[in-house]
Amino acid sequence: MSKFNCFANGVGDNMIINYASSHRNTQLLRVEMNPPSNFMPTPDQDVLDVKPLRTLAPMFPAPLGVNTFNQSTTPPLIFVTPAGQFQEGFGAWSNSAAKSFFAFGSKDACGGKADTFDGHNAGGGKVASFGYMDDLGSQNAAGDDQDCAGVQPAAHWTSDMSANANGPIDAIPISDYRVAQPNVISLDDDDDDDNYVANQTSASGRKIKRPSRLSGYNMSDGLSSDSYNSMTTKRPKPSHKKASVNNELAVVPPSGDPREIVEAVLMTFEALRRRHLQMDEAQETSKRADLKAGAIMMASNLRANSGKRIGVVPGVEIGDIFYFRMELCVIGLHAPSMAGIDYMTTKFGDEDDSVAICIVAAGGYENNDDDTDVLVYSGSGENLPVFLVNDIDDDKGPHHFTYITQVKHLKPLSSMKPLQGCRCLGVCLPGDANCCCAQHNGGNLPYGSSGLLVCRKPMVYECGESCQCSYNCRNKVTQKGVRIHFEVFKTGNRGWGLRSWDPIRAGSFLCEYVGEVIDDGRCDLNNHEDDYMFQTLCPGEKTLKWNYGPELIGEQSTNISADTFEPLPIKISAKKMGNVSRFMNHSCAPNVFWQPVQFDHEDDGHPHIMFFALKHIPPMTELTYDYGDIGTDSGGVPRAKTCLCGSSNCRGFFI
Ligand SMILES: C[S@@+](CC[C@H](N)C(=O)[O-])C[C@H]1O[C@@H](n2cnc3c(N)ncnc32)[C@H](O)[C@@H]1O
Repeated sequence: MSKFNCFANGVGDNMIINYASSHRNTQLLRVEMNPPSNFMPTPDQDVLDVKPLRTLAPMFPAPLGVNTFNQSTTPPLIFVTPAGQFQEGFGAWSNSAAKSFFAFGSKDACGGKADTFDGHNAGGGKVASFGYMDDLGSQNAAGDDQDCAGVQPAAHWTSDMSANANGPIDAIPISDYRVAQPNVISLDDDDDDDNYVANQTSASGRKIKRPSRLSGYNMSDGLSSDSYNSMTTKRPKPSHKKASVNNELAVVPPSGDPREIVEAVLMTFEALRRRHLQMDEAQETSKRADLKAGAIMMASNLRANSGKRIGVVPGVEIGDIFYFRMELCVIGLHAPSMAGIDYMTTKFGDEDDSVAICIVAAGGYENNDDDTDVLVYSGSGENLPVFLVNDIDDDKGPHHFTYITQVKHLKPLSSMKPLQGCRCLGVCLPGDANCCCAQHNGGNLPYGSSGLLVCRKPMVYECGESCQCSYNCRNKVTQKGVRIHFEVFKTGNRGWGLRSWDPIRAGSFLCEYVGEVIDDGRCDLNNHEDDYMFQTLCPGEKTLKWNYGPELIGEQSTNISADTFEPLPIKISAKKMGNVSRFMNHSCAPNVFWQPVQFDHEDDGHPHIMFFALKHIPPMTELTYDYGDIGTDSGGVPRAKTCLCGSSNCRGFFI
């Protein structure tokens, strides 16, 4: 009996392969499900003698807040095969070829060595067992499944099979191994000695506060509203909604057989998608016909297997192929349209805990065991490894620091009150005058439908905890964390630097500057002891003018100039603790800029400092931002370091 379904999606999100029940022997599937903090630190400081990987699979980082699994209207082939591993791209990066950076000594509880390619066993190699696969293959029970017996014509195609049709659940709750995970979630927010600022917990059985990105799911329903809400298309017209009560609009499955239902759902989805594509092409637009079709199917309740279950998904067979993530959604195979792990809550004794039920492995998280029978998966969300490469000299790595993923406030903020929340149901819609978050941003949502920042502003207000909108709201971008495969590399003359394996689109979110927030209101600008101090000093014009030129389209100019620029009181030191951002060097011709972003509190003097791409950035290009200009001292001497950025317009110094 298959206890969960697994798809490997390789080549930069371009391919999905199903591992589920691919063999006839009983097999243990091992899964490591990490919570979604950015980079997972491990305690060891191994700096590895690795070379940069030049064979990059072109991939735009998935914009956040929407399902951008594939931006093009011609989708990649997604197929289900028992074959196992993906062939190229990230999936092809062998464990031995390169090792991850992770590192920089956090005191985690696991004591594990970061000896894997992508952190699968950063928790000391512990993985969770979610169940055994079926001797007879995953589909053997499908036809007998009584839970699907209620399958009826279109209006009632959905079925709820939250119970396991194949007997008792043989699954291990996540809390059983969470103790070994370094970046786990906890309610404990205090400032103890632990190096992780990320919340932590133990496996004591204490109820775990889920990270917000996970809690966005509707856990009780296989096809949650979030799946629907993640679509960026307009909501289907009311006439579509009648489909569920008007079977003329849909293909009625000829019987209650789960296989026929799944096929009918997929056929209807595909027909709708083709038609939308046809209409889009006639209008020379390319508007994700798959998402439109999916939205209509969901709104019309034309779907199969709406309830979550552990094990067989009735009507789905090994060898089935899919071209779109939405197909997985509408047949109840994998509800989240973006996240890698679909999971449900189930009882373990008196406790509720999460169990992975379906995995779309994104390819960036290699099956470390190189074994098609075993999947060690750590890739739901942005728990990406960071690579460390030195092509230049014998330097084994940067000085020790503690890897953290959230800023650490040394003093309490003046207002920890959450921002006022919007009442948008589902997602915030552009142009909605009733959305207070849009109003807070000057009337428009700051991000486009693909998660790209529209223009630089004094402050961006994202939707936060007190908003009623869902996890997939487009106004939640930076808080979802990093989606880019970073590499820390040795530069020729500026120490270590940062670059990305992925091409990055202008306006994409890269990462947050995290470290210790120093709020003494004073900062000695002549004190260069802390090379890792971030301050909001006035950057050059290129950064200041990252705007669309409102005056060009008859709008009032919102440009900030060097004269009107006002620094914020926030200062962040990443000397002792930080993340990849601390490796971004200065350039007078930068390709990255910082942007203050608020989403969790009201203190505008202490926003999050988020980095965005100033322009399209090819893979392996050094990522740099403008540290800012503090001019000269009274004697005319630049109060700064000599700049070695090498750009033609180099100012010669930087802070
Ligand atoms: C935030 S750290 C950047 C990471 C640093 N390169 C490292 O090896 O850890 C800032 C320091 O990097 C070096 N640096 C950054 N940009 C530079 C530039 N344009 N020219 C010369 N040195 C630079 C300076 O030593 C600076 O104080």
